[in-house]
Amino acid sequence: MKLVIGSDHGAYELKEELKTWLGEHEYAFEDVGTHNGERCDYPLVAQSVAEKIQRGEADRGILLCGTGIGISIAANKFDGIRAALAHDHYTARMSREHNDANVLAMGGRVLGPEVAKDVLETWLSTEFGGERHQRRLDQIQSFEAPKTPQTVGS
Ligand SMILES: O=C(CO)[C@H](O)[C@H](O)[C@H](O)COP(=O)(O)O
Repeated sequence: MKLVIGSDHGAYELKEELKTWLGEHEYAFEDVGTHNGERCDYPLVAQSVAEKIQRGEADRGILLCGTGIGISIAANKFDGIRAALAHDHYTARMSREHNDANVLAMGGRVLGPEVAKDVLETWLSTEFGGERHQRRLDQIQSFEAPKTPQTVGS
């Protein structure tokens, strides 16, 4: 599984801690920034991660900001992105089992690093439950703008 991770300044330190954890557990990941603690804009970080997933350059994403709220709202504007804000073991597990979340959002000003690592480990290791949950995801996907079919020469 190829991961992409990004944060704003509000979770820069947490991102660095989670990168260390990912490396220790042999996950392949790409860091799209931010690369220091200076103030920056979380919507643009969400865009970088979401577009990498849309292009198939990553399977799943991890997005971090101060609360995890703004960056998850932004990521969910991109078709095919199911970003879940998780605070604990249960929400992390449910976001995979019921929602097949392909982006995990967390708040660097909300969670300590050990809880965040537990959330991440749970989210990475929990499978989607399928069945009735797939029907609900199909309903969510139906809210996305219809794609214009591409034809030769168009
Ligand atoms: O969720 C957020 C925004 O909705 C995040 O907490 C941001 O990290 C936060 O807004 C950044 O705020 P700052 O005052 O510019 O540090």
